[in-house]
Amino acid sequence: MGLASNKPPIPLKRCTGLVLVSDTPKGRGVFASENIPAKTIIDVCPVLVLGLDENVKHIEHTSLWHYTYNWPVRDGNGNRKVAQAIVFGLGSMFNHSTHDQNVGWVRDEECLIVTYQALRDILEGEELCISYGERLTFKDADSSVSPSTEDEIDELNQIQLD
Ligand SMILES: C[S@@+](CC[C@H](N)C(=O)[O-])C[C@H]1O[C@@H](n2cnc3c(N)ncnc32)[C@H](O)[C@@H]1O
Repeated sequence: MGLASNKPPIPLKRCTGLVLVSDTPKGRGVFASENIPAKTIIDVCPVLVLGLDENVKHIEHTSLWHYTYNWPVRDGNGNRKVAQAIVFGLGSMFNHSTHDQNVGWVRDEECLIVTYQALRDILEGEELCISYGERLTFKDADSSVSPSTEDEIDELNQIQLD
């Protein structure tokens, strides 16, 4: 099959030994079904960058908003802005851990991909977790501190991955 593009192809990788587990305290999550050595590429995920308006007018009002990542873009005047992006593949399934992330992620703004890599050896049975950043807008299942009011819980049910 010929490659109908002048741009070099982007190698896609996903490591073996991953399972999706339902009904964890964080919802669905990605777990290791075998040991995964440090530095293993876990997944390479294509992204769809949303228009700045599109996000505010539409996506923020849907469940999809809980899955978007911040994505730096330039507006028509060349000013830096933060758009939102949908990350396909496992990028939308990794849960957050504040103290024990074992997967790091890097944006490639030109190729429109995010690459996930093991930060340390991950043992069979462990959940693969990334960092969403510091401004979590949902109740962290790992934390013992509970939000006090219903409004606070509503507010916390929204996340933005940084
Ligand atoms: C990108 S999705 C991750 C996959 C999600 N668990 C699912 O079932 O589709 C982000 C959502 O997962 C949940 N989540 C992720 N990390 C969490 C955590 N540390 N504590 C509680 N919920 C978490 C939150 O509901 C958050 O809005």
